[in-house]
Amino acid sequence: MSGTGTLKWDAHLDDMSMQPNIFKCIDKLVTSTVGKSTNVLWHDCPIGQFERQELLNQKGCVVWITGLSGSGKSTLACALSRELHSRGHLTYILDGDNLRHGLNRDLCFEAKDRAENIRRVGEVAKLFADAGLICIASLISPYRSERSACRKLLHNSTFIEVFLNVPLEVCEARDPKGLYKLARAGKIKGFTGIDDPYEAPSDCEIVIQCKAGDCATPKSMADQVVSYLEANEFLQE
Ligand SMILES: Nc1ncnc2c1ncn2[C@@H]1O[C@H](COP(=O)(O)OS(=O)(=O)O)[C@@H](OP(=O)(O)O)[C@H]1O
Ligand SMILES: Nc1ncnc2c1ncn2[C@@H]1O[C@H](COP(=O)(O)OP(=O)(O)O)[C@@H](O)[C@H]1O
Repeated sequence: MSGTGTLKWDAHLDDMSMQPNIFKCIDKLVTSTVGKSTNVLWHDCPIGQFERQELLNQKGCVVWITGLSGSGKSTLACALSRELHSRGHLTYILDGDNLRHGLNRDLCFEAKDRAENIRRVGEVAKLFADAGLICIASLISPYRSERSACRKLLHNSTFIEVFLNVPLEVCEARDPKGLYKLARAGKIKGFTGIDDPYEAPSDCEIVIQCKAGDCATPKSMADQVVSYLEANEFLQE
Protein backbone atom coordinates (compact mmCIF):
# COMPACT_ATOMS: atom_id res chain seq x y z
CA MET A 1 0.00 0.00 0.00
CA SER A 2 1.46 3.35 -0.84
CA GLY A 3 0.37 6.94 -0.97
CA THR A 4 -1.85 8.65 1.51
CA GLY A 5 -5.60 8.85 1.37
CA THR A 6 -5.72 6.72 -1.76
CA LEU A 7 -8.59 4.31 -1.96
CA LYS A 8 -7.17 0.89 -2.75
CA TRP A 9 -8.86 -2.37 -3.60
CA ASP A 10 -7.48 -5.45 -1.86
CA ALA A 11 -7.72 -8.16 -4.50
CA HIS A 12 -7.29 -10.94 -1.96
CA LEU A 13 -10.51 -9.82 -0.31
CA ASP A 14 -12.37 -10.73 -3.47
CA ASP A 15 -12.09 -14.28 -2.24
CA MET A 16 -14.86 -14.25 0.41
CA SER A 17 -13.37 -17.30 2.13
CA MET A 18 -10.31 -15.19 2.85
CA GLN A 19 -12.31 -12.52 4.61
CA PRO A 20 -12.71 -12.58 8.39
CA ASN A 21 -16.27 -12.26 9.63
CA ILE A 22 -16.18 -8.48 9.91
CA PHE A 23 -15.89 -8.28 6.13
CA LYS A 24 -18.74 -10.68 5.42
CA CYS A 25 -21.21 -7.81 5.80
CA ILE A 26 -19.29 -5.63 3.41
CA ASP A 27 -19.72 -6.59 -0.25
CA LYS A 28 -16.46 -5.09 -1.29
CA LEU A 29 -13.94 -3.82 1.25
CA VAL A 30 -12.44 -0.62 -0.04
CA THR A 31 -9.47 0.13 2.16
CA SER A 32 -7.71 3.42 2.43
CA THR A 33 -4.30 4.66 3.44
CA VAL A 34 -4.23 7.58 5.82
CA GLY A 35 -0.79 8.91 6.73
CA LYS A 36 1.16 5.83 7.69
CA SER A 37 -1.94 3.78 8.48
CA THR A 38 -2.87 1.32 5.77
CA ASN A 39 -5.96 -0.82 5.32
CA VAL A 40 -8.02 1.38 7.57
CA LEU A 41 -11.74 1.77 7.19
CA TRP A 42 -13.96 4.56 8.48
CA HIS A 43 -17.01 3.33 10.35
CA ASP A 44 -20.06 5.52 10.75
CA CYS A 45 -22.59 4.81 13.48
CA PRO A 46 -26.26 5.77 13.85
CA ILE A 47 -25.58 8.15 16.78
CA GLY A 48 -23.56 11.05 15.43
CA GLN A 49 -22.73 14.67 16.26
CA PHE A 50 -26.25 15.87 15.48
CA GLU A 51 -27.83 13.45 17.97
CA ARG A 52 -25.28 14.28 20.64
CA GLN A 53 -25.85 18.02 20.20
CA GLU A 54 -29.60 17.52 20.50
CA LEU A 55 -29.02 15.67 23.76
CA LEU A 56 -26.76 18.44 25.09
CA ASN A 57 -28.73 21.41 23.77
CA GLN A 58 -25.61 22.96 22.38
CA LYS A 59 -23.49 22.95 19.21
CA GLY A 60 -20.12 21.25 19.45
CA CYS A 61 -17.28 23.66 18.77
CA VAL A 62 -13.71 24.55 19.65
CA VAL A 63 -12.84 27.81 21.41
CA TRP A 64 -9.11 28.11 20.72
CA ILE A 65 -7.36 30.59 23.04
CA THR A 66 -3.92 31.72 21.88
CA GLY A 67 -1.50 34.18 23.46
CA LEU A 68 1.87 34.57 25.12
CA SER A 69 2.80 32.70 28.27
CA GLY A 70 1.26 34.63 31.15
CA SER A 71 -1.37 36.32 28.97
CA GLY A 72 -4.18 34.67 30.92
CA LYS A 73 -5.17 31.76 28.66
CA SER A 74 -5.72 29.21 31.46
CA THR A 75 -7.51 31.78 33.62
CA LEU A 76 -9.86 32.69 30.76
CA ALA A 77 -10.43 29.03 29.89
CA CYS A 78 -11.48 28.27 33.48
CA ALA A 79 -13.67 31.38 33.74
CA LEU A 80 -15.37 30.51 30.44
CA SER A 81 -15.86 26.89 31.44
CA ARG A 82 -17.36 28.00 34.78
CA GLU A 83 -19.74 30.46 33.10
CA LEU A 84 -20.94 27.95 30.52
CA HIS A 85 -21.32 25.24 33.15
CA SER A 86 -23.46 27.56 35.26
CA ARG A 87 -25.74 27.89 32.21
CA GLY A 88 -26.02 24.12 31.90
CA HIS A 89 -23.53 23.59 29.10
CA LEU A 90 -20.93 20.83 28.89
CA THR A 91 -17.38 21.98 28.24
CA TYR A 92 -13.91 20.50 28.38
CA ILE A 93 -10.59 22.32 28.67
CA LEU A 94 -7.48 21.23 26.76
CA ASP A 95 -4.67 23.20 28.41
CA GLY A 96 -1.23 23.14 26.78
CA ASP A 97 0.59 22.98 30.09
CA ASN A 98 -1.61 20.18 31.40
CA LEU A 99 -1.45 18.09 28.21
CA ARG A 100 2.33 18.26 28.38
CA HIS A 101 2.08 16.11 31.50
CA GLY A 102 0.43 13.28 29.57
CA LEU A 103 -0.58 13.17 25.92
CA ASN A 104 2.24 15.51 24.87
CA ARG A 105 4.86 14.71 27.48
CA ASP A 106 7.18 13.50 24.71
CA LEU A 107 7.29 16.96 23.10
CA CYS A 108 9.68 19.84 23.82
CA PHE A 109 9.50 23.46 22.62
CA GLU A 110 11.43 23.25 19.37
CA ALA A 111 9.38 24.42 16.41
CA LYS A 112 8.64 20.92 15.12
CA ASP A 113 7.51 19.75 18.54
CA ARG A 114 5.31 22.79 19.08
CA ALA A 115 3.78 22.11 15.66
CA GLU A 116 3.12 18.49 16.62
CA ASN A 117 1.70 19.62 19.97
CA ILE A 118 -0.80 21.88 18.24
CA ARG A 119 -1.64 19.23 15.65
CA ARG A 120 -2.44 16.65 18.32
CA VAL A 121 -4.50 19.08 20.39
CA GLY A 122 -6.37 20.09 17.24
CA GLU A 123 -7.27 16.47 16.53
CA VAL A 124 -8.42 15.87 20.11
CA ALA A 125 -10.41 19.11 20.08
CA LYS A 126 -12.09 17.96 16.88
CA LEU A 127 -13.17 14.74 18.58
CA PHE A 128 -14.59 16.66 21.55
CA ALA A 129 -16.50 19.00 19.24
CA ASP A 130 -17.84 15.95 17.41
CA ALA A 131 -18.88 14.62 20.82
CA GLY A 132 -21.05 17.75 21.05
CA LEU A 133 -18.92 19.45 23.70
CA ILE A 134 -17.76 23.04 23.81
CA CYS A 135 -14.05 22.32 23.79
CA ILE A 136 -11.85 25.12 25.17
CA ALA A 137 -8.23 24.79 24.05
CA SER A 138 -5.70 27.09 25.72
CA LEU A 139 -2.21 26.92 24.29
CA ILE A 140 0.35 29.49 23.29
CA SER A 141 0.08 27.95 19.80
CA PRO A 142 2.47 30.53 18.35
CA TYR A 143 2.32 29.62 14.68
CA ARG A 144 -0.38 30.87 12.32
CA SER A 145 0.03 27.90 9.98
CA GLU A 146 -0.63 25.34 12.72
CA ARG A 147 -3.62 27.26 14.09
CA SER A 148 -4.96 27.48 10.55
CA ALA A 149 -4.51 23.71 10.11
CA CYS A 150 -6.56 23.15 13.28
CA ARG A 151 -9.24 25.47 11.90
CA LYS A 152 -9.42 23.36 8.74
CA LEU A 153 -10.03 20.20 10.82
CA LEU A 154 -13.33 21.65 11.99
CA HIS A 155 -16.15 22.16 9.54
CA ASN A 156 -17.14 25.73 8.89
CA SER A 157 -17.41 28.21 11.73
CA THR A 158 -17.05 25.74 14.60
CA PHE A 159 -13.49 26.88 15.28
CA ILE A 160 -13.54 30.09 17.31
CA GLU A 161 -10.10 31.62 17.66
CA VAL A 162 -9.62 33.93 20.65
CA PHE A 163 -6.48 36.05 20.70
CA LEU A 164 -5.49 37.22 24.17
CA ASN A 165 -3.62 40.31 23.03
CA VAL A 166 -1.57 41.04 26.12
CA PRO A 167 1.74 42.89 25.63
CA LEU A 168 4.94 41.06 26.46
CA GLU A 169 5.76 43.57 29.18
CA VAL A 170 2.48 42.81 30.95
CA CYS A 171 3.05 39.06 30.73
CA GLU A 172 6.64 39.45 31.90
CA ALA A 173 5.59 41.66 34.81
CA ARG A 174 3.14 38.92 35.87
CA ASP A 175 5.58 36.00 35.34
CA PRO A 176 3.74 33.73 37.81
CA LYS A 177 6.07 30.76 37.13
CA GLY A 178 9.26 32.81 37.01
CA LEU A 179 9.92 31.53 33.51
CA TYR A 180 10.45 34.96 31.96
CA LYS A 181 13.10 35.63 34.57
CA LEU A 182 14.82 32.35 33.73
CA ALA A 183 14.52 33.09 30.01
CA ARG A 184 16.04 36.56 30.44
CA ALA A 185 18.88 34.97 32.42
CA GLY A 186 19.46 32.57 29.52
CA LYS A 187 18.47 29.59 31.63
CA ILE A 188 15.57 28.74 29.30
CA LYS A 189 16.34 28.81 25.57
CA GLY A 190 13.67 29.41 22.95
CA PHE A 191 11.07 30.99 25.23
CA THR A 192 8.11 32.45 23.34
CA GLY A 193 8.29 36.20 23.07
CA ILE A 194 11.89 36.35 24.32
CA ASP A 195 13.90 34.28 21.87
CA ASP A 196 11.17 32.37 20.12
CA PRO A 197 8.51 33.80 17.82
CA TYR A 198 4.83 34.39 18.44
CA GLU A 199 2.74 35.05 15.32
CA ALA A 200 -0.31 37.05 16.37
CA PRO A 201 -3.55 36.12 14.59
CA SER A 202 -4.31 38.36 11.65
CA ASP A 203 -7.94 37.30 11.32
CA CYS A 204 -9.58 35.64 14.29
CA GLU A 205 -13.11 35.63 15.69
CA ILE A 206 -12.40 37.37 18.99
CA VAL A 207 -9.59 39.69 20.12
CA ILE A 208 -9.35 40.47 23.83
CA GLN A 209 -7.16 43.50 24.35
CA CYS A 210 -5.29 44.13 27.56
CA LYS A 211 -2.97 47.03 28.26
CA ALA A 212 -0.59 47.66 31.13
CA GLY A 213 -2.79 48.33 34.15
CA ASP A 214 -5.92 48.14 32.03
CA CYS A 215 -7.06 44.55 31.78
CA ALA A 216 -10.67 43.42 31.93
CA THR A 217 -11.49 40.85 34.58
CA PRO A 218 -11.46 37.14 33.62
CA LYS A 219 -15.25 37.08 34.12
CA SER A 220 -15.84 39.94 31.71
CA MET A 221 -13.49 38.32 29.19
CA ALA A 222 -15.45 35.08 29.54
CA ASP A 223 -18.71 36.98 29.06
CA GLN A 224 -17.34 38.40 25.79
CA VAL A 225 -16.79 34.86 24.51
CA VAL A 226 -20.19 33.67 25.77
CA SER A 227 -21.85 36.56 23.93
CA TYR A 228 -20.17 35.42 20.73
CA LEU A 229 -21.33 31.83 21.27
CA GLU A 230 -24.89 33.01 21.93
CA ALA A 231 -24.95 35.32 18.90
CA ASN A 232 -23.77 32.46 16.70
CA GLU A 233 -26.28 29.96 18.09
CA PHE A 234 -23.86 27.60 19.76
CA LEU A 235 -25.91 27.71 22.96
CA GLN A 236 -29.48 26.47 22.61
CA GLU A 237 -30.86 27.76 25.92
N1 LIG B 1 10.32 27.54 25.85
C1 LIG B 1 9.06 27.74 26.23
N2 LIG B 1 8.28 28.58 25.53
C2 LIG B 1 6.99 28.79 25.93
N3 LIG B 1 6.39 28.22 27.02
C3 LIG B 1 7.17 27.35 27.72
C4 LIG B 1 8.52 27.09 27.38
N4 LIG B 1 9.03 26.21 28.29
C5 LIG B 1 8.05 25.95 29.15
N5 LIG B 1 6.92 26.62 28.83
C6 LIG B 1 5.65 26.49 29.54
O1 LIG B 1 4.83 25.71 28.65
C7 LIG B 1 3.60 26.35 28.44
C8 LIG B 1 3.30 26.45 26.97
O2 LIG B 1 2.92 25.19 26.49
P1 LIG B 1 2.03 25.16 25.17
O3 LIG B 1 1.79 23.73 24.87
O4 LIG B 1 0.87 26.06 25.33
O5 LIG B 1 3.04 25.79 24.11
S1 LIG B 1 2.99 25.66 22.51
O6 LIG B 1 1.58 25.88 22.09
O7 LIG B 1 3.49 24.29 22.16
O8 LIG B 1 3.95 26.73 22.02
C9 LIG B 1 3.66 27.70 29.01
O9 LIG B 1 2.51 27.76 29.86
P2 LIG B 1 1.56 29.01 29.88
O10 LIG B 1 2.34 30.02 30.70
O11 LIG B 1 0.33 28.53 30.56
O12 LIG B 1 1.33 29.51 28.47
C10 LIG B 1 4.95 27.80 29.80
O13 LIG B 1 4.69 27.94 31.17
N1 LIG C 1 -7.74 39.24 33.23
C1 LIG C 1 -6.70 39.21 34.09
N2 LIG C 1 -6.41 40.30 34.82
C2 LIG C 1 -5.35 40.29 35.66
N3 LIG C 1 -4.54 39.24 35.87
C3 LIG C 1 -4.80 38.13 35.15
C4 LIG C 1 -5.87 38.05 34.24
N4 LIG C 1 -5.87 36.81 33.69
C5 LIG C 1 -4.83 36.15 34.24
N5 LIG C 1 -4.20 36.93 35.12
C6 LIG C 1 -3.01 36.56 35.90
O1 LIG C 1 -1.94 36.41 34.99
C7 LIG C 1 -1.11 35.29 35.37
C8 LIG C 1 -1.05 34.29 34.22
O2 LIG C 1 -2.35 33.76 34.01
P1 LIG C 1 -2.47 32.32 33.29
O3 LIG C 1 -3.91 32.06 33.13
O4 LIG C 1 -1.64 31.33 34.00
O5 LIG C 1 -1.82 32.66 31.88
P2 LIG C 1 -1.34 31.62 30.73
O6 LIG C 1 -2.20 30.42 30.88
O7 LIG C 1 -1.58 32.37 29.46
O8 LIG C 1 0.09 31.37 31.02
C9 LIG C 1 -1.74 34.70 36.62
O9 LIG C 1 -1.06 35.22 37.74
C10 LIG C 1 -3.16 35.22 36.58
O10 LIG C 1 -3.70 35.36 37.87
